[in-house]
Amino acid sequence: MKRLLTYILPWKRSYFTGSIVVSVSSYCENMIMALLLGRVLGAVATGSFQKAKSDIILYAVLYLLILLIVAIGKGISNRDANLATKDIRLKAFDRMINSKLRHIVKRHSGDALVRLDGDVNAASEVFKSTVQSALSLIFTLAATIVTLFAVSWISGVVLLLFGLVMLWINIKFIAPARERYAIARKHVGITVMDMTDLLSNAEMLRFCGENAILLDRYEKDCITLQAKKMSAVKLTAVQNTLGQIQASFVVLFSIGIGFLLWKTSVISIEQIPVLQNMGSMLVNPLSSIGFMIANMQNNLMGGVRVLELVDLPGEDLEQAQAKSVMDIENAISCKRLTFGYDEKPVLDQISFSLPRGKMLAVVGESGSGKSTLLKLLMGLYEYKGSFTVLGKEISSIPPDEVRRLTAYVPQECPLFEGTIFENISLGRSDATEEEVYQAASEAGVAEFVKDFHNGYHTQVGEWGVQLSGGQRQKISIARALLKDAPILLFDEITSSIDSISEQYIQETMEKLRGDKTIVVVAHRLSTIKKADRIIVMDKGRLVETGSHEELMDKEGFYVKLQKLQALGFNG
Ligand SMILES: Nc1ncnc2c1ncn2[C@@H]1O[C@H](COP(=O)(O)OP(=O)(O)OP(=O)(O)O)[C@@H](O)[C@H]1O
Repeated sequence: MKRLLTYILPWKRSYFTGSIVVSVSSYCENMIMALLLGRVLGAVATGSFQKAKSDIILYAVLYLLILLIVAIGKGISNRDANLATKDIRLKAFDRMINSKLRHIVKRHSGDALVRLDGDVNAASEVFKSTVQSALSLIFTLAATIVTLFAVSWISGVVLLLFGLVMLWINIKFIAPARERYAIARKHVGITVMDMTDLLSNAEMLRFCGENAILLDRYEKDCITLQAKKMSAVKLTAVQNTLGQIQASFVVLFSIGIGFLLWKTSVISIEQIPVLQNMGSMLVNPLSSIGFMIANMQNNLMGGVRVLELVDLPGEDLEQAQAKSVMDIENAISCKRLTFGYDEKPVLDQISFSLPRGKMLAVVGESGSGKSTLLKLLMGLYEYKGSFTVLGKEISSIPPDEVRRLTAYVPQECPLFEGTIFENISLGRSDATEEEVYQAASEAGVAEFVKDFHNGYHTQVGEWGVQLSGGQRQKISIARALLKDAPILLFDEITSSIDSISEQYIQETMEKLRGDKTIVVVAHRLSTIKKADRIIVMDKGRLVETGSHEELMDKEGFYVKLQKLQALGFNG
């Protein structure tokens, strides 16, 4: 609660003023009705109808004025609550984008969606309703107790005792309500996770004929979620019904006390409606405290889940200056590089170097750690040992800078919703049209774009689904070329490309070599024969290194891979 409230601090004055105005005005709204009823009763008892008429007009005007004040107060505090919610949402999203990758990849996108949407909205309710309800409760109880005792100490004591009994009954609901809401919230997360799996893999699921099974799983999720929500709702319904019985009972009870006190001349007849109203205003909040706390805990639980995102450790943008230049000859160099996503090592004591302007090919069986090596080169994960790029230790270079030094084309090339032009120029908003067309031409994009009716302004669709795998790959290559980074990282980029385009891209790489340092992960060994250096990986270890000819002479692992590929085994 304390952490969440720090988000409202920038607007604390207007927010708390608005909330206090709402609490006080709501109390006055109730009081006005009670006072009016008392005045009318008194006027009727004395036969003064003219007085009753003018009282009704006066109180109606006052009532409308107070309604207006409540609306203004609510408007102000809700505006501030929305601003605070926007800040939390942005902060949580910023963490998702800028936190250390190892914390992000572990999370399911569905879980992140629920936290960024439903949980943020629940946290928002803390500002919109919890704080206001608590302020209202405190003010109403204090003012009501004072008024009750002012009317008569007997009525004060009796109704206060009655209210405390109601409070005791309602407190019994807090723990089970909290538990049931927490379970329901957890199940919302599970349901959304399964839903995102279903939607993001829609095409693949149809190929596998698995959609019926997954739809069945989703249906079970929905049934469980419904049951869990119903369990919480049932408890709330019991609590609400009990509250309504209590509310009706307190009306009768306080009128009865009022009547007895009037009969014994302790109070006037005009004070009976005030007493009845005060009774309700004392007992009703006390009997709804249980529900209010359960609701508050439900909202706070959302807040806790959002703050878990907000607290994710970020990449150290303010790292110390990159360690001084140790090795200006080599573009890339690593010594005893060791890394694991968890305890299991994925890269084990790797050592190699690559001079500037040269091309390195990384080959090895599937899962041997090739892509992981590229990810470390982009500074995405922490590692042990030494890994330098252009002479600087990667772990000591600010993440933004290390990513400026490298341009990466991944195996899977999802694009962003937008046009082909926008997808190529992503990250280079300053690029001229000529530069974009030049990169597109070098990557082979121009050759297929000319067949599109809207050319470079063709929409690619969500994740680029309206393009073929090869077309997406070429657009990603164009984006990397446009970035004009000194080091280019290509992860199996020719996997979806036809042999003519592959030849074209090979020629582009040949032209870039010398000016750029290039690292290529390749399964098809025929594509890397011209690489200046080849490293061969096996189960996270570097087992061989050399040029194609040197490795062929060794008759080792590389030759074994070549033979397996000749027999038709790939990767
Ligand atoms: N985000 C991750 N979390 C945990 N383990 C991972 C993660 N990414 C990869 N791995 C594991 O690390 C190992 C190396 O994966 P990597 O993707 O680097 O292999 P690769 O040689 O590039 O494989 P391929 O040729 O199939 O692309 C594999 O065992 C893989 O299961």
